[in-house]
Amino acid sequence: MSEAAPPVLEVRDVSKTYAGHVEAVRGVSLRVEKGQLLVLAGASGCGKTSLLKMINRLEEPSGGSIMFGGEAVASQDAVALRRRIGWVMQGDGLFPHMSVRRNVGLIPAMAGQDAARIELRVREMLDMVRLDPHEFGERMPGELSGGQRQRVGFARALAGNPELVLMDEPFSALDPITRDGLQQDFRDLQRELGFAAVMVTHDMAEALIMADEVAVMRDGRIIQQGTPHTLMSAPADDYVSDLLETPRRQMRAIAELAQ
Ligand SMILES: Nc1ncnc2c1ncn2[C@@H]1O[C@H](COP(=O)(O)OP(=O)(O)OP(=O)(O)O)[C@@H](O)[C@H]1O
Repeated sequence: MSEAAPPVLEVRDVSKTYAGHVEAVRGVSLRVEKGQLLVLAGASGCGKTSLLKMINRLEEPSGGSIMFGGEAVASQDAVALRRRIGWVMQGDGLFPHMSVRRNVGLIPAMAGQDAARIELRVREMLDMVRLDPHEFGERMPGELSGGQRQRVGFARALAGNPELVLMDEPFSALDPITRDGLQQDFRDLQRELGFAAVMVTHDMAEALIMADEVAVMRDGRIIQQGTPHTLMSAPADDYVSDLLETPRRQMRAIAELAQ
């Protein structure tokens, strides 16, 4: 009998202390399976970004271990690792002096693919995020709207066919309509391509709408992890309850309008 595949990502009792005393992450454990979206939610400074950075080795943990595809990230070459893990950040993170085409083709080019294959991949990726390659390929990031830039950011992150995508507040700079459209497109892409993803957000409504599982962090610890339904029906404590109050209030206000 074959053994069950390991989770795409497993974080085991990880901690991070900066400059010898700032305890940003304290004993965090979590797992993310293929095709799953885990959202890290919590107030500013609770350690979300630090955790994300340790997964692709932009930071090293002070304790614990992180497994990617069943192998410790600490024993993997950091550059090779980052080619297998897509990264989408707030405000897109595109290279401003490179055309859309070059930004999206960056990872395949770094992997040594030939020009024709890169071109094919760029077109495929732009089509996938619903940007016409002929119209947008030669534009510079400064010639795009915020939503279009963020679409290019997704195309670039997905061009290397990653098994895992890490996202730090990817939608926070967008207007609500663009944001809603992109959130849905992202989940559709994830269903189609099957990659696992971890997303950081401050926004509890976004977390509840998008996540398979939400991990609520406070002072470097995960205080509750569960499906959006579990969080809503059985918040672990007053802190989680308070975080859920804003989306609850919005839902009530909208429901009243419909009466
Ligand atoms: N390079 C660093 N050196 C020292 N302290 C740091 C460093 N990076 C982060 N910290 C501290 O670690 C703690 C957690 O920061 P982190 O950026 O992980 O939080 P966050 O939850 O992502 O916050 P935000 O939502 O505001 O981005 C904070 O107290 C922060 O000041």
